[in-house]
Amino acid sequence: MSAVTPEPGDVRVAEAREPVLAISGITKRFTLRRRKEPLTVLEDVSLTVHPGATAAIVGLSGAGKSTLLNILGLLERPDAGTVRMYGRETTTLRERERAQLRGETIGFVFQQLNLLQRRTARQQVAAPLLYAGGRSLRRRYDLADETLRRVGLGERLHATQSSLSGGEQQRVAIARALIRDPRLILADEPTGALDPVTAGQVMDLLFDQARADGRALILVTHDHTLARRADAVYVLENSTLTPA
Ligand SMILES: Nc1ncnc2c1ncn2[C@@H]1O[C@H](COP(=O)(O)OP(=O)(O)OP(=O)(O)O)[C@@H](O)[C@H]1O
Repeated sequence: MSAVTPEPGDVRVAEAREPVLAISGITKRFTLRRRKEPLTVLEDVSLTVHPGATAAIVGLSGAGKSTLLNILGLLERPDAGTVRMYGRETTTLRERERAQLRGETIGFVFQQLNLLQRRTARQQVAAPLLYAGGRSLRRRYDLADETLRRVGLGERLHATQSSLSGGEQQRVAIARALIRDPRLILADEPTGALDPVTAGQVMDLLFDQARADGRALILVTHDHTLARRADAVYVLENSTLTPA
């Protein structure tokens, strides 16, 4: 147990010595209408990711990867087990505290990009800063522009969602995940829509971000070549997670 019990805003206090994320004994079941027995998607799953580390999770379609990522990202609660972020148990926190911790600590790149139709790239990427508070619109847009340049979209700041290619949309989603400078990046098939060269560049960016300053990246992918770039690779199969 950590000597310091940080408040949601104080995770940096424990950062130096605690794993960024440590889950233990995670079980998740879904009750399905047409089945008497619940569907067990995760059974006694454990995973620890230390500062500066990257981990990849591979598994067949339907194995439970997105469910696991949602639990790691404090979007879903497990039925059993603990999810510790910098030593702090999160499953028992109130929804509001979980949302605050999530916003301050985690950058998500979802499989469905969840971009807003009529917004420009700049507006999409600046959106998470609105919830963070304390910055003028001008400053939020400056940061958004800077982040879009990092993902190679400096020429597309004012393009709306529908005028961007699939790969460009994916890079907007990545810029949006990075803009709050998250200490943990959770990425679900982040390069699915990209050509190999752009995919390589985008992954360099995510890995560089993760390895800098004791941050971390957890990547879900079908792509074993991409997975091998991570420090550790895990396979999710038959509801359990094992090192590859
Ligand atoms: N909210 C839910 N209610 C009921 N069943 C669910 C729910 N979410 C996921 N499932 C089921 O849990 C299993 C795992 O789903 P999940 O999306 O986590 O798999 P996945 O490994 O991410 O798949 P893919 O690679 O195809 O995205 C599937 O059988 C899915 O139908």
